[in-house]
Amino acid sequence: MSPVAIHDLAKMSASARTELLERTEADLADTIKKVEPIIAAVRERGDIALIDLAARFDGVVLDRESLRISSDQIANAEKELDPEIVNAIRLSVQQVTRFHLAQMPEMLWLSEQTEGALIGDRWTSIDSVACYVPRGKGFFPSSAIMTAVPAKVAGVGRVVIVTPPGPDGSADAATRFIASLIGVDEIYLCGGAQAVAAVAFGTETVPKCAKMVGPGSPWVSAARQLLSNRIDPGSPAGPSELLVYADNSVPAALAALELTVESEHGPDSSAFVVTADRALAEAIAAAVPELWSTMGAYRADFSRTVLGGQNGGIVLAPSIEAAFDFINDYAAEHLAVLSTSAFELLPRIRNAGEILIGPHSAISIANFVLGPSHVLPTGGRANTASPLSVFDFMKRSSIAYLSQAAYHRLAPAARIFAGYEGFAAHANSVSEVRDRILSNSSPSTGP
Ligand SMILES: NC(=O)c1ccc[n+]([C@@H]2O[C@H](COP(=O)([O-])OP(=O)(O)OC[C@H]3O[C@@H](n4cnc5c(N)ncnc54)[C@H](O)[C@@H]3O)[C@@H](O)[C@H]2O)c1
Ligand SMILES: N[C@H](CO)Cc1c[nH]c[nH+]1
Ligand SMILES: [Zn+2]
Repeated sequence: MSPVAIHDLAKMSASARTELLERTEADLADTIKKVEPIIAAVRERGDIALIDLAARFDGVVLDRESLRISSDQIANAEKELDPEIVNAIRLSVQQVTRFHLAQMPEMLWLSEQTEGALIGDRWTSIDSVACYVPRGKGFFPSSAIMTAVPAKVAGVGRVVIVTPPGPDGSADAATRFIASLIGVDEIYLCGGAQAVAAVAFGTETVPKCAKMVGPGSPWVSAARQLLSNRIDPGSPAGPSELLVYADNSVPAALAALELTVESEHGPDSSAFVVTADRALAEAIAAAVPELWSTMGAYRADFSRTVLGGQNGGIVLAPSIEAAFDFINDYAAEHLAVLSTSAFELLPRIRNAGEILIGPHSAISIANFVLGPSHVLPTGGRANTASPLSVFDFMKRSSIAYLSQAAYHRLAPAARIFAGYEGFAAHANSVSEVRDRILSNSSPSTGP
């Protein structure tokens, strides 16, 4: 038997199919219990708790001063890096900036939808945001780009990075270099639930922020859930997950290659190929073990766990329709469509954070350098949520200006509504009382 699981939908009960759609992050109840004391400690003891928790969970001795990365460590980070990663970072920052600049909405629009009434929207950026850059099972400088660049493009006044300290008691050099490149001068060394609590309450060193964005482990997700009344917790982005749709117009080896990509993050990730072709399913399963042998034991073990179990492998569908029903019910973070007719298949897809079409649209290019943020909704939330974008860092206000004539045309209906709902002050404000006040004052100005 192949060590890659083949889940045959035709032989599966409805409840087994539902279980296959479940993610590891679905139930955070236990983690929530464990993070409660962490949150309380940070709230009560601030920096001292962050220092204690860094020693306990990250094995690193920090002091108050080293909780914030020095400006020298940010400014000089490039010197610690090989030129090839420096160039890759520069390319990524350029692409991600360009994409998010193109995504920016018109900051103000007004239209005269009824004579004399100008109505529209105005966008303004949020004041402050904390970008969480994970560092547990690997480190993720790319996540610094994918969060802080759209924040900067959207015009957020204060963009800070929070990240667990590495074994050397610092943030990795690439994250520090990225900060210098995009103009972020605050990096704080705290991770997990304690980082969420730090930016939700503020400590002596870490500033309280209006919002937190970025991917993270269950510790981070649980704390965000618990503190959602203290800080806007942003869209949750938990363990990476991937669906690959494949048909026999592409080589099985290509589907196998892409399947392994997100399966290597950790045992809690999810990665499936969905296909309606049994021979292809078996060929893909057979091609994976050779790829494991190229990955190194640490990552290959994660991939084996994911692809051999309930959170990964091949989903064999009885028809193309059933394959896309599964894909839409799953609502994956990343979806790769490997088919020479990928564009024709696009209308069948409703739910996915990211849809990568055709054999050259590699998941890794999208993860690192393409332009859209790799921070995407996980846990099936792609059925209602969208990728992280400039819109996560801005909010809209409705704007309206009424001429005197437009006021008089609309006031009677407003007065009737107010009366029906029983709001006397609302009714007064659009009655002759207003006319009297205005007739005794100088005329208002306006466009
Ligand atoms: N969806 C996305 O856009 C996206 C992007 C990149 C990464 N990811 C995912 O983000 C996750 C990152 O997780 P990670 O673990 O690598 O890094 P992390 O930084 O989120 O978690 C590490 C931190 O967790 C805390 N921690 C560890 N053990 C603990 C314990 N026993 N009790 C309390 N706290 C503890 C520590 O503070 C540690 O610093 C992965 O699942 C990865 O797949 C998602
Ligand atoms: N796949 C992650 C988002 O789900 C992004 C990433 C960064 N590094 C490796 N992968
Ligand atoms: Zn990844």
